[in-house]
Amino acid sequence: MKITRLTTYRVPPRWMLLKIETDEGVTGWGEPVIEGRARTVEAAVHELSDYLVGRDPARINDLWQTMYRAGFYRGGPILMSAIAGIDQALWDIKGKVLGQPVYELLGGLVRDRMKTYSWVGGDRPAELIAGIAALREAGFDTFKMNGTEELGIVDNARKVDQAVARVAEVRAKFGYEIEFGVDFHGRVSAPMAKVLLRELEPYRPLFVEEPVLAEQDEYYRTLSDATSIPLAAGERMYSRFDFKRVFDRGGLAIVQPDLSHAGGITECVKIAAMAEAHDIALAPHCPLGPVALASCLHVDFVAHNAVLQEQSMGIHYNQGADLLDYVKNKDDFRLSGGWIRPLTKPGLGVEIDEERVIEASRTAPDWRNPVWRHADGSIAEW
Ligand SMILES: O=C(O)C(=O)C[C@@H](O)[C@H](O)CO
Ligand SMILES: [Mg+2]
Repeated sequence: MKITRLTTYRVPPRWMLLKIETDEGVTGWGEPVIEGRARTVEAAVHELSDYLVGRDPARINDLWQTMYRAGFYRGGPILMSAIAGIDQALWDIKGKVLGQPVYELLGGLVRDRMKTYSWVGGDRPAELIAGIAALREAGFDTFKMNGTEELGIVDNARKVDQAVARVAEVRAKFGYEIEFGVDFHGRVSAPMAKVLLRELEPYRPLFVEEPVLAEQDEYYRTLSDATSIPLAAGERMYSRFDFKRVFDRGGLAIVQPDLSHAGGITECVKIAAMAEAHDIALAPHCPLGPVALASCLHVDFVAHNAVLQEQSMGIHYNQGADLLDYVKNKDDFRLSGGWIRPLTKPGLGVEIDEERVIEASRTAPDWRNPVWRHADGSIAEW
Protein backbone atom coordinates (compact mmCIF):
# COMPACT_ATOMS: atom_id res chain seq x y z
CA MET A 1 0.00 0.00 0.00
CA LYS A 2 1.27 3.52 -0.76
CA ILE A 3 0.22 7.02 0.33
CA THR A 4 -1.13 8.90 -2.66
CA ARG A 5 -2.52 12.25 -1.44
CA LEU A 6 -2.92 14.55 1.56
CA THR A 7 -5.91 16.91 1.55
CA THR A 8 -6.47 19.52 4.24
CA TYR A 9 -9.79 21.15 5.14
CA ARG A 10 -9.86 24.19 7.41
CA VAL A 11 -13.35 24.20 8.93
CA PRO A 12 -15.39 26.14 11.52
CA PRO A 13 -15.02 26.71 14.38
CA ARG A 14 -11.17 26.78 14.18
CA TRP A 15 -10.12 23.27 13.27
CA MET A 16 -8.34 21.62 10.40
CA LEU A 17 -9.03 18.08 9.21
CA LEU A 18 -6.55 16.10 7.13
CA LYS A 19 -7.45 13.23 4.82
CA ILE A 20 -4.67 10.86 3.75
CA GLU A 21 -5.50 8.64 0.76
CA THR A 22 -3.78 5.44 -0.38
CA ASP A 23 -3.55 3.51 -3.65
CA GLU A 24 -5.76 0.77 -2.17
CA GLY A 25 -8.69 3.06 -1.37
CA VAL A 26 -8.17 3.12 2.41
CA THR A 27 -8.23 6.66 3.81
CA GLY A 28 -7.29 8.03 7.21
CA TRP A 29 -8.31 11.23 8.99
CA GLY A 30 -6.22 13.44 11.25
CA GLU A 31 -6.65 16.83 12.93
CA PRO A 32 -3.41 18.84 12.59
CA VAL A 33 -3.98 22.32 13.96
CA ILE A 34 -2.68 25.05 16.22
CA GLU A 35 -5.61 27.23 17.23
CA GLY A 36 -5.18 30.53 15.41
CA ARG A 37 -2.39 29.28 13.12
CA ALA A 38 -4.34 26.79 10.96
CA ARG A 39 -2.89 28.09 7.68
CA THR A 40 0.67 27.81 9.00
CA VAL A 41 0.13 24.22 10.09
CA GLU A 42 -1.57 23.53 6.74
CA ALA A 43 1.59 24.68 4.95
CA ALA A 44 3.70 22.48 7.23
CA VAL A 45 1.51 19.43 6.52
CA HIS A 46 1.95 19.89 2.77
CA GLU A 47 5.71 20.44 3.15
CA LEU A 48 5.94 17.21 5.15
CA SER A 49 4.00 15.35 2.46
CA ASP A 50 7.29 15.22 0.52
CA TYR A 51 8.33 12.52 3.03
CA LEU A 52 5.02 10.67 2.77
CA VAL A 53 3.63 10.36 -0.78
CA GLY A 54 4.69 7.04 -2.31
CA ARG A 55 5.58 5.57 1.13
CA ASP A 56 3.94 2.64 2.93
CA PRO A 57 1.48 4.11 5.51
CA ALA A 58 2.00 1.06 7.75
CA ARG A 59 5.51 2.25 8.65
CA ILE A 60 4.25 4.83 11.14
CA ASN A 61 7.39 4.80 13.30
CA ASP A 62 9.74 5.37 10.37
CA LEU A 63 7.48 8.05 8.87
CA TRP A 64 7.26 9.76 12.28
CA GLN A 65 11.04 9.74 12.80
CA THR A 66 11.58 10.92 9.23
CA MET A 67 9.16 13.85 9.64
CA TYR A 68 10.72 14.73 13.01
CA ARG A 69 14.43 14.35 12.18
CA ALA A 70 14.96 14.57 8.41
CA GLY A 71 14.36 18.32 8.16
CA PHE A 72 17.12 19.20 10.67
CA TYR A 73 14.93 21.69 12.54
CA ARG A 74 12.41 20.07 14.87
CA GLY A 75 9.87 20.53 17.61
CA GLY A 76 7.66 23.49 18.37
CA PRO A 77 3.89 23.97 17.93
CA ILE A 78 3.69 24.17 14.13
CA LEU A 79 5.81 21.19 13.06
CA MET A 80 4.65 18.98 15.95
CA SER A 81 0.99 19.76 15.23
CA ALA A 82 1.50 18.91 11.56
CA ILE A 83 3.20 15.65 12.54
CA ALA A 84 0.43 15.00 15.07
CA GLY A 85 -2.38 15.14 12.54
CA ILE A 86 -0.48 13.06 10.00
CA ASP A 87 0.32 10.48 12.71
CA GLN A 88 -3.36 10.28 13.69
CA ALA A 89 -4.36 9.63 10.08
CA LEU A 90 -1.69 6.94 9.69
CA TRP A 91 -3.01 5.12 12.79
CA ASP A 92 -6.53 5.47 11.36
CA ILE A 93 -5.36 3.79 8.14
CA LYS A 94 -3.50 1.04 10.00
CA GLY A 95 -6.55 0.22 12.10
CA LYS A 96 -8.84 0.17 9.08
CA VAL A 97 -6.46 -2.13 7.16
CA LEU A 98 -6.24 -4.55 10.12
CA GLY A 99 -9.89 -4.18 11.10
CA GLN A 100 -9.00 -3.14 14.65
CA PRO A 101 -9.53 0.01 16.77
CA VAL A 102 -6.23 1.77 17.48
CA TYR A 103 -6.31 0.90 21.20
CA GLU A 104 -6.17 -2.81 20.24
CA LEU A 105 -3.02 -2.14 18.21
CA LEU A 106 -1.53 -0.46 21.31
CA GLY A 107 -2.04 -3.48 23.55
CA GLY A 108 -5.74 -3.38 24.36
CA LEU A 109 -7.98 -1.74 26.96
CA VAL A 110 -6.61 -0.83 30.36
CA ARG A 111 -10.06 0.45 31.50
CA ASP A 112 -13.70 0.05 30.45
CA ARG A 113 -14.69 3.74 30.42
CA MET A 114 -12.99 7.15 30.59
CA LYS A 115 -14.00 10.18 32.65
CA THR A 116 -14.34 13.48 30.78
CA TYR A 117 -14.84 17.07 31.88
CA SER A 118 -16.52 20.15 30.40
CA TRP A 119 -15.56 23.81 30.27
CA VAL A 120 -17.71 26.40 31.99
CA GLY A 121 -17.57 30.18 32.16
CA GLY A 122 -15.86 31.17 28.94
CA ASP A 123 -12.84 33.38 28.35
CA ARG A 124 -13.63 35.77 31.15
CA PRO A 125 -14.94 33.43 33.84
CA ALA A 126 -18.58 34.39 34.33
CA GLU A 127 -21.97 32.72 34.81
CA LEU A 128 -20.13 29.80 36.40
CA ILE A 129 -23.05 28.80 38.60
CA ALA A 130 -25.54 28.77 35.71
CA GLY A 131 -23.05 26.94 33.48
CA ILE A 132 -22.37 24.23 36.04
CA ALA A 133 -26.05 23.90 36.96
CA ALA A 134 -26.96 23.31 33.29
CA LEU A 135 -24.25 20.68 32.85
CA ARG A 136 -25.20 19.05 36.15
CA GLU A 137 -28.65 18.53 34.62
CA ALA A 138 -26.88 16.64 31.81
CA GLY A 139 -25.13 14.44 34.37
CA PHE A 140 -21.68 16.06 34.39
CA ASP A 141 -19.87 16.47 37.68
CA THR A 142 -16.36 17.53 36.59
CA PHE A 143 -15.56 20.91 35.07
CA LYS A 144 -12.83 23.36 34.17
CA MET A 145 -12.92 27.16 34.31
CA ASN A 146 -10.56 30.03 33.72
CA GLY A 147 -9.11 31.31 36.96
CA THR A 148 -8.67 34.97 36.14
CA GLU A 149 -9.02 37.68 33.54
CA GLU A 150 -6.01 39.83 32.65
CA LEU A 151 -3.54 39.84 35.55
CA GLY A 152 -0.45 42.00 35.99
CA ILE A 153 2.98 40.49 36.77
CA VAL A 154 2.30 41.81 40.24
CA ASP A 155 -1.35 42.66 40.78
CA ASN A 156 -3.52 43.90 43.59
CA ALA A 157 -5.52 42.14 46.27
CA ARG A 158 -8.83 43.12 44.63
CA LYS A 159 -7.96 41.08 41.50
CA VAL A 160 -6.89 38.15 43.67
CA ASP A 161 -10.10 38.40 45.71
CA GLN A 162 -12.22 38.47 42.53
CA ALA A 163 -10.57 35.26 41.31
CA VAL A 164 -10.94 33.54 44.66
CA ALA A 165 -14.55 34.72 45.11
CA ARG A 166 -15.62 33.02 41.87
CA VAL A 167 -14.20 29.69 43.04
CA ALA A 168 -15.59 30.17 46.55
CA GLU A 169 -19.06 30.80 45.10
CA VAL A 170 -18.90 27.55 43.10
CA ARG A 171 -17.88 25.56 46.18
CA ALA A 172 -20.55 27.28 48.29
CA LYS A 173 -23.24 26.47 45.75
CA PHE A 174 -22.29 22.89 44.81
CA GLY A 175 -20.11 21.74 47.69
CA TYR A 176 -18.14 18.61 46.89
CA GLU A 177 -20.80 17.04 44.64
CA ILE A 178 -18.67 18.43 41.81
CA GLU A 179 -15.00 18.71 41.02
CA PHE A 180 -13.28 21.37 38.96
CA GLY A 181 -9.92 22.39 37.58
CA VAL A 182 -8.92 26.05 37.49
CA ASP A 183 -7.03 27.05 34.36
CA PHE A 184 -4.60 29.92 34.96
CA HIS A 185 -4.19 29.75 31.16
CA GLY A 186 -0.70 31.21 31.35
CA ARG A 187 -2.21 34.54 32.44
CA VAL A 188 -0.58 34.37 35.85
CA SER A 189 3.06 35.25 36.56
CA ALA A 190 5.20 33.19 38.94
CA PRO A 191 4.86 35.75 41.79
CA MET A 192 1.10 35.92 41.41
CA ALA A 193 0.75 32.14 41.02
CA LYS A 194 2.21 31.71 44.49
CA VAL A 195 -0.33 34.18 45.91
CA LEU A 196 -3.32 32.75 44.04
CA LEU A 197 -2.52 29.12 44.78
CA ARG A 198 -2.35 29.84 48.48
CA GLU A 199 -5.68 31.73 48.44
CA LEU A 200 -7.38 28.93 46.45
CA GLU A 201 -6.24 26.07 48.70
CA PRO A 202 -9.26 26.19 51.06
CA TYR A 203 -11.55 25.43 48.06
CA ARG A 204 -9.54 22.35 47.05
CA PRO A 205 -9.72 22.52 43.25
CA LEU A 206 -8.92 19.22 41.53
CA PHE A 207 -5.95 20.92 39.84
CA VAL A 208 -4.64 24.27 38.70
CA GLU A 209 -3.65 24.24 35.04
CA GLU A 210 -0.80 26.17 33.44
CA PRO A 211 -0.02 27.83 36.80
CA VAL A 212 2.67 29.73 34.86
CA LEU A 213 3.55 29.90 31.17
CA ALA A 214 5.30 26.82 29.75
CA GLU A 215 8.42 28.92 29.19
CA GLN A 216 8.53 29.42 32.98
CA ASP A 217 8.37 25.67 33.69
CA GLU A 218 11.24 25.87 36.17
CA TYR A 219 8.67 27.35 38.59
CA TYR A 220 6.46 24.24 38.60
CA ARG A 221 8.65 22.67 41.27
CA THR A 222 8.81 25.68 43.60
CA LEU A 223 5.10 26.35 43.23
CA SER A 224 4.31 22.70 43.84
CA ASP A 225 6.42 22.75 47.00
CA ALA A 226 4.43 25.78 48.21
CA THR A 227 0.91 24.39 47.65
CA SER A 228 -1.22 21.30 48.21
CA ILE A 229 -3.11 21.90 44.94
CA PRO A 230 -2.07 19.45 42.18
CA LEU A 231 -0.47 21.36 39.29
CA ALA A 232 -1.20 20.47 35.66
CA ALA A 233 0.35 21.56 32.37
CA GLY A 234 1.21 20.33 28.91
CA GLU A 235 -0.92 21.94 26.19
CA ARG A 236 2.02 24.12 25.17
CA MET A 237 4.65 21.37 25.27
CA TYR A 238 5.19 19.55 22.00
CA SER A 239 7.27 16.41 22.40
CA ARG A 240 8.70 13.96 24.94
CA PHE A 241 11.85 16.13 24.81
CA ASP A 242 9.87 19.11 26.16
CA PHE A 243 8.20 16.92 28.79
CA LYS A 244 11.52 15.27 29.75
CA ARG A 245 12.80 18.44 31.39
CA VAL A 246 9.58 18.87 33.34
CA PHE A 247 9.67 15.27 34.53
CA ASP A 248 13.29 15.69 35.63
CA ARG A 249 12.66 18.95 37.54
CA GLY A 250 9.33 17.78 39.05
CA GLY A 251 6.35 19.83 40.21
CA LEU A 252 3.58 18.57 37.95
CA ALA A 253 0.98 16.14 39.25
CA ILE A 254 -0.82 15.95 35.91
CA VAL A 255 0.47 16.28 32.33
CA GLN A 256 -1.84 17.41 29.57
CA PRO A 257 -0.27 16.78 26.18
CA ASP A 258 -2.51 17.76 23.28
CA LEU A 259 -2.85 14.89 20.78
CA SER A 260 -3.04 17.44 17.94
CA HIS A 261 -0.01 19.47 19.12
CA ALA A 262 2.44 16.96 20.66
CA GLY A 263 3.28 14.68 17.76
CA GLY A 264 0.11 12.58 17.79
CA ILE A 265 -0.59 9.10 19.12
CA THR A 266 2.92 7.75 18.54
CA GLU A 267 4.47 10.55 20.65
CA CYS A 268 1.77 10.90 23.32
CA VAL A 269 1.83 7.19 24.15
CA LYS A 270 5.54 7.67 24.94
CA ILE A 271 4.85 10.82 27.00
CA ALA A 272 2.16 8.92 28.93
CA ALA A 273 4.61 6.13 29.75
CA MET A 274 7.30 8.62 30.85
CA ALA A 275 4.72 10.30 33.10
CA GLU A 276 3.67 6.98 34.61
CA ALA A 277 7.30 6.26 35.52
CA HIS A 278 7.26 9.55 37.50
CA ASP A 279 3.90 8.79 39.16
CA ILE A 280 2.34 11.65 37.18
CA ALA A 281 -1.25 11.45 35.90
CA LEU A 282 -2.27 11.91 32.28
CA ALA A 283 -5.17 14.19 31.30
CA PRO A 284 -4.87 14.97 27.57
CA HIS A 285 -5.74 18.53 26.53
CA CYS A 286 -8.48 18.63 23.89
CA PRO A 287 -10.48 21.83 23.19
CA LEU A 288 -10.58 20.73 19.55
CA GLY A 289 -12.59 18.49 17.23
CA PRO A 290 -13.63 14.87 16.95
CA VAL A 291 -10.46 13.37 15.46
CA ALA A 292 -8.34 15.02 18.15
CA LEU A 293 -10.70 13.69 20.83
CA ALA A 294 -10.75 10.19 19.34
CA SER A 295 -6.94 10.19 19.29
CA CYS A 296 -6.90 11.23 22.96
CA LEU A 297 -9.32 8.45 23.85
CA HIS A 298 -7.24 5.72 22.21
CA VAL A 299 -4.30 6.83 24.36
CA ASP A 300 -6.52 7.13 27.46
CA PHE A 301 -7.74 3.56 27.01
CA VAL A 302 -4.22 2.10 26.99
CA ALA A 303 -2.51 4.39 29.55
CA HIS A 304 -2.73 3.22 33.18
CA ASN A 305 -2.17 6.78 34.46
CA ALA A 306 -4.91 8.44 32.38
CA VAL A 307 -7.35 10.08 34.79
CA LEU A 308 -9.39 12.72 32.99
CA GLN A 309 -10.17 13.74 29.41
CA GLU A 310 -11.04 17.22 28.21
CA GLN A 311 -13.76 17.36 25.53
CA SER A 312 -15.08 20.41 23.70
CA MET A 313 -18.86 19.80 23.59
CA GLY A 314 -20.34 23.28 24.05
CA ILE A 315 -16.98 24.91 24.77
CA HIS A 316 -16.90 28.70 24.36
CA TYR A 317 -14.46 28.41 21.43
CA ASN A 318 -16.90 26.35 19.33
CA GLN A 319 -18.68 29.17 17.56
CA GLY A 320 -20.05 28.04 14.17
CA ALA A 321 -19.68 24.32 14.75
CA ASP A 322 -19.61 21.96 17.71
CA LEU A 323 -17.70 18.80 18.50
CA LEU A 324 -19.78 16.25 16.55
CA ASP A 325 -21.04 18.36 13.65
CA TYR A 326 -18.77 16.59 11.14
CA VAL A 327 -19.23 13.12 12.60
CA LYS A 328 -21.67 10.49 11.28
CA ASN A 329 -21.37 8.06 14.21
CA LYS A 330 -22.39 10.57 16.89
CA ASP A 331 -23.76 7.86 19.19
CA ASP A 332 -20.28 6.39 19.62
CA PHE A 333 -19.32 9.62 21.42
CA ARG A 334 -22.23 9.45 23.88
CA LEU A 335 -21.31 10.80 27.30
CA SER A 336 -23.12 9.23 30.24
CA GLY A 337 -22.52 11.24 33.39
CA GLY A 338 -19.33 12.47 31.75
CA TRP A 339 -18.11 8.92 31.12
CA ILE A 340 -17.32 7.69 27.61
CA ARG A 341 -16.84 4.16 26.29
CA PRO A 342 -14.04 3.06 23.93
CA LEU A 343 -14.42 3.83 20.21
CA THR A 344 -14.55 0.28 18.89
CA LYS A 345 -14.77 0.81 15.12
CA PRO A 346 -11.58 0.13 13.10
CA GLY A 347 -8.92 2.84 13.17
CA LEU A 348 -9.71 5.95 15.23
CA GLY A 349 -13.41 5.09 15.20
CA VAL A 350 -14.57 8.42 13.75
CA GLU A 351 -16.78 8.33 10.67
CA ILE A 352 -16.22 11.76 9.10
CA ASP A 353 -19.04 13.30 7.08
CA GLU A 354 -16.75 14.35 4.22
CA GLU A 355 -19.46 16.17 2.28
CA ARG A 356 -20.21 18.28 5.37
CA VAL A 357 -16.47 18.94 5.83
CA ILE A 358 -15.99 20.02 2.20
CA GLU A 359 -19.04 22.28 2.40
CA ALA A 360 -17.90 23.83 5.69
CA SER A 361 -14.35 24.33 4.38
CA ARG A 362 -15.73 26.79 1.84
CA THR A 363 -16.52 29.25 4.63
CA ALA A 364 -13.71 28.47 7.03
CA PRO A 365 -12.96 31.45 9.28
CA ASP A 366 -9.41 32.46 10.07
CA TRP A 367 -10.02 32.14 13.80
CA ARG A 368 -7.76 34.20 16.02
CA ASN A 369 -7.72 34.39 19.77
CA PRO A 370 -8.57 37.83 21.19
CA VAL A 371 -5.66 40.23 21.80
CA TRP A 372 -5.90 41.43 25.38
CA ARG A 373 -4.23 44.52 26.76
CA HIS A 374 -3.71 45.82 30.28
CA ALA A 375 -5.08 49.16 31.41
CA ASP A 376 -1.72 50.74 30.54
CA GLY A 377 -2.02 49.50 26.96
CA SER A 378 0.59 46.73 27.23
CA ILE A 379 -0.14 43.27 25.87
CA ALA A 380 -1.80 40.91 28.37
CA GLU A 381 -1.67 37.12 28.25
CA TRP A 382 -5.01 35.83 26.95
O1 LIG B 1 -8.65 23.92 26.80
C1 LIG B 1 -7.75 24.47 27.46
O2 LIG B 1 -7.22 24.01 28.50
C2 LIG B 1 -7.25 25.77 27.01
O3 LIG B 1 -6.39 26.35 27.65
C3 LIG B 1 -7.78 26.33 25.73
C4 LIG B 1 -6.66 26.84 24.88
O4 LIG B 1 -5.77 25.82 24.64
C5 LIG B 1 -7.22 27.35 23.57
O5 LIG B 1 -7.65 26.25 22.76
C6 LIG B 1 -6.17 28.15 22.84
O6 LIG B 1 -6.73 28.69 21.65
MG1 LIG C 1 -5.63 25.19 29.28
